[in-house]
Amino acid sequence: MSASRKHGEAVMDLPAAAAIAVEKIVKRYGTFEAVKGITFEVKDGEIFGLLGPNGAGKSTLIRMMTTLIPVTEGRALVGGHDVVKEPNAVRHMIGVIPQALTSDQDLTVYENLVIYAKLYGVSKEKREKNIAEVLEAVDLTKWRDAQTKTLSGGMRRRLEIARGLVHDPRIFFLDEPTTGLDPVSRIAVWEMLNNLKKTRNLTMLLTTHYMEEADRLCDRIAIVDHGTLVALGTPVELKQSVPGSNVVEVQFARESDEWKTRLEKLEDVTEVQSQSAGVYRVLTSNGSRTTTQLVEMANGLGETLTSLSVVNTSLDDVFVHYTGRQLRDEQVKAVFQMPPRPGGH
Ligand SMILES: Nc1ncnc2c1ncn2[C@@H]1O[C@H](COP(=O)(O)OP(=O)(O)OP(=O)(O)O)[C@@H](O)[C@H]1O
Repeated sequence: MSASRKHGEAVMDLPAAAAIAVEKIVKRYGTFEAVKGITFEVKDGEIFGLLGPNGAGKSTLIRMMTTLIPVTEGRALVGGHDVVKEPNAVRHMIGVIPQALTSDQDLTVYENLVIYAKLYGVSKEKREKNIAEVLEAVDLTKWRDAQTKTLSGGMRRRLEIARGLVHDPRIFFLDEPTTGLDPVSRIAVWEMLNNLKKTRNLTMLLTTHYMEEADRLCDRIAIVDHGTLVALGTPVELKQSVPGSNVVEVQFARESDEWKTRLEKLEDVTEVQSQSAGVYRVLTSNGSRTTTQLVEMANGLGETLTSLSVVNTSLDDVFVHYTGRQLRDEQVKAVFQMPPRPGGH
């Protein structure tokens, strides 16, 4: 316990200057370890992404950092405050957007915001100004007096983001901010978050299982799998850390178990990932030579290639490299569901 810590007793040396500093943090549910001693820092003004599949431990990490669940072991400082010893100080510095939509559907957009502002003790004088600003920031000014139930999924997500900002937090936590949104709304949310970062000088930590989201939005990304941190860096650094700078995507007309082995034997090839029937991603240090050799191999065997293209290394390749598994957006089940309307069917 902190209260029993004697003066001068050794403490972990966490950098209080970082917006978020987490050291060897553990969460155990009974004997199951959902988070297994993760350490990382988020710099001031950064958008930091926790990327990983369902069940990796991303939400559990966010819940510990936002004081929602107890920390089993290790430490976390948010805005320089210890989440265990100073939970109230932490809560005043942060805005939290949980995975599930929680705005009240029977209230108007404005009413949802005003309730939250009061809950956070925003003074009467500041309230109207803050609400007007956040509505503008998420492009919902015109919808101020609309009933929340009339909003589209994307607009409702933007309302939740506005609500999380109404007390002017410094650090913003977003748990899968675009899960369940259509591609157009998703891109709109990305643009909005990027603008918010710039105009409000926010530090953001978000979780996602969308590769493209992490790539487009985040300054740095931590890849989490089975409760551990398997890689950390900027999107470019992570891609460069994977051996092979090009990827050749190839589809064979005929399916066969032998393709993977044959592809692995080609010169310059560092990794072969099987995608779907007859489709492979071949990581190579020489895209053009591998392409030529691949065509020669297919010709020599009298096999037809349905498609062939050279692309850059993606975060997908990074994920497969570090975890040995695929994290394809379409393979990840959407966890977001609109809550039922009161009295609805
Ligand atoms: N209250 C709980 N009791 C027991 N196990 C839990 C509890 N909450 C989460 N877990 C388990 O901890 C692991 C991590 O869950 P978590 O929700 O943090 O994953 P996630 O990466 O956020 O995935 P998702 O994208 O599905 O939210 C999972 O195996 C989950 O089943």
